[in-house]
Amino acid sequence: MALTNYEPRIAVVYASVTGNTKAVAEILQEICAAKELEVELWPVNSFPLSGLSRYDAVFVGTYTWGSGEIPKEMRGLFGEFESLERKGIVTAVFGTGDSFFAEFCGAVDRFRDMLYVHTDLAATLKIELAPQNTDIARCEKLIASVINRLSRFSCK
Ligand SMILES: Cc1cc2nc3c(=O)[nH]c(=O)nc-3n(C[C@H](O)[C@H](O)[C@H](O)COP(=O)(O)O)c2cc1C
Repeated sequence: MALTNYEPRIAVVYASVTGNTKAVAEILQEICAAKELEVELWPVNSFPLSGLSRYDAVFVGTYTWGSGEIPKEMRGLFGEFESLERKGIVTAVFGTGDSFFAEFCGAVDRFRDMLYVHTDLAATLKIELAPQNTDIARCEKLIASVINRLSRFSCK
């Protein structure tokens, strides 16, 4: 991998009530582990918000609530990203939702718009409810996008 001698600090921070988004977060961690890339897995309620800027890359995982809304427990993380003073963190946002609702994965869209402004947003991923085998390749692509951004950063 192009990241030789460079050990980026990476976190997956997610919210999940019924387990779908957590399952995606775990898939991301497993894929990273297979690439010998260490990733911290954090339920958002345990994540130390004040340490956010110490990460090189953060995968944000969210389900969608209400009518396309961000879950309440994700608001603190949202605000912390908004208050970052430099655009240095590479991010990706993923989520699970139900296409029965008018705003499918609306929380992913809301994070995407904010992360695009306040971070180096690499990619987004929306998954219908529980992840299927076909979603694994999509998770791999999400990770590849982040690694690609980090590689460019490490070469500067
Ligand atoms: C009250 C309620 C409102 C929801 N609103 C939306 C919505 O607006 N858009 C969407 O895509 N999914 C919506 N969902 C579906 C959840 O986001 C979806 O089931 C998700 O996979 C749950 O993630 P979790 O298993 O990680 O908790 C809603 C679910 C509930 C119960």
